[in-house]
Amino acid sequence: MTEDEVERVWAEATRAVMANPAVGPAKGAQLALAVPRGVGAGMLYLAVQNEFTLKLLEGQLRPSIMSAIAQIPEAQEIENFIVLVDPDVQPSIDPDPGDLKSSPAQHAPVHEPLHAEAVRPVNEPLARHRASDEADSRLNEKYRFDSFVIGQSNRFAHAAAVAVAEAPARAYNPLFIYGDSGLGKTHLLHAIGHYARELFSEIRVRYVSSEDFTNDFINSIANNQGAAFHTRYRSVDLLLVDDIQFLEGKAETQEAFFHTFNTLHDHNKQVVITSDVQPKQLRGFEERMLSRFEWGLLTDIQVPDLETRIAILRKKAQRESLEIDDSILEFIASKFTSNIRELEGTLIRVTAFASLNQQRIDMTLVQTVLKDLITLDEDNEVQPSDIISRTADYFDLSIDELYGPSRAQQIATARQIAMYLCRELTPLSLPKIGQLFGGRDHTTVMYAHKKIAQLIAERRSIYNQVTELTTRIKQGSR
Ligand SMILES: Nc1ncnc2c1ncn2[C@@H]1O[C@H](COP(=O)(O)OP(=O)(O)OP(=O)(O)O)[C@@H](O)[C@H]1O
Repeated sequence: MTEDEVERVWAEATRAVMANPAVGPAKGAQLALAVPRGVGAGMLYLAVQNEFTLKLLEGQLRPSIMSAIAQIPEAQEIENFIVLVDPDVQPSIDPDPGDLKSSPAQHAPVHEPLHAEAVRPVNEPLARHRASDEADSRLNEKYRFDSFVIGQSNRFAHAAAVAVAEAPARAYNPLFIYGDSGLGKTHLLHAIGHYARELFSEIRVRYVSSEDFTNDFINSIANNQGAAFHTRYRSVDLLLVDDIQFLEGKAETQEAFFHTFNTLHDHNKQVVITSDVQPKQLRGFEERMLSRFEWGLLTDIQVPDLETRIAILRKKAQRESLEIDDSILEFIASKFTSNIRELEGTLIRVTAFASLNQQRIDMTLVQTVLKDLITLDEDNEVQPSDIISRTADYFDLSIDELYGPSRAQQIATARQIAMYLCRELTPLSLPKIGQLFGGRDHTTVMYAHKKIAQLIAERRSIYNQVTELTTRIKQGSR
């Protein structure tokens, strides 16, 4: 829609809402303070001067506004609207409802064209509402730049991530980070979010795994809440999308993501995407989407060299106040070469074993622990189905019992151990593991992982069970 068309549509919608006796002159006057900024991907963008007007339009007046828009034939493409706060906005309509006889559009001043937003400094974000809502951003506290070790394998990705956080939508947009499982992509995504929030207190950030995006999209359709879904993802300044490869073959979710991406990109909002492969190698994606992924900057993360692995372990040991000799960290780092999650997991097991046995961590102890941990080469992946069948077998349960809803202590613990092992031994994401266990939520898997990691350090029986099971599973995979 052209700017003029958008203004005409908004003027007409405003008149219709103000003529509605249920709205009343006071609210009508507030509505008249909104200025249309443009339409993109089905979304009408309105700017208002303050939070109060924003809340009124997005809250009480939303149904009347939507139904007024729905009555306007030229407004067919508008599916929803977002209100942004811009203190400099010049209301185009005389707020006095008595003035309704003249068309608001007639005395509308010339507005900033939609693309003018592109030059707005990012530290003056347009949208200020809900900016401080930390939970909304879904960032993990642990993953920050200061806990990320820079090495040859990730130097470029790290630099690009910092650049994007310091100048969202001005450095590289989108930033596409790819690499094998467990090499730090998720860590970098969260770190970008945290750092950007530190630099720009008003910035709205949202982290989402592509599986959560898919589930959210499906639920929004099932519950008739498409508009809320669009608003949720299209009203952020920085969208961090993890593991995009999981959108493979999901045509409708891809379409929704495509529109989200376009809206954000068109409005100069930053998108960062991670994947296990580069765009060209993503299967089951439309070409138009793959080419967009390449618009900005592509960067990979590679397997870290020995020095970086040692530095990662050292940092982790410091953070957890573990007293471990450098020579031991070097030894562990030399045994686990390809996945940092596995490397960290080993350190946790070593410290758990030491604390359970009240021993100092020395080389003999480390060797005892490591002899139970068989490393597999690339061709011998652990299959989640093996983890499940072997865990069921080990605890003398049927597979159905392990999947099922029973909360009996023994079954629940066995299930949590199986979830823990899926997370530790396979590249599956939390939502994927949740799906595998009868459609459970990813937070259940997260809880299971955390709980078992804790129990390993506290209870010898759990430590032994997890270690024995790991050995059996890995032996089976060779
Ligand atoms: N350079 C690094 N410095 C410190 N910790 C790191 C580094 N790289 C990875 N890690 C740690 O390794 C673990 C796995 O990293 P992360 O989850 O980010 O990997 P990923 O590449 O996103 O894996 P996946 O594709 O399986 O989701 C995390 O605990 C993370 O903090």
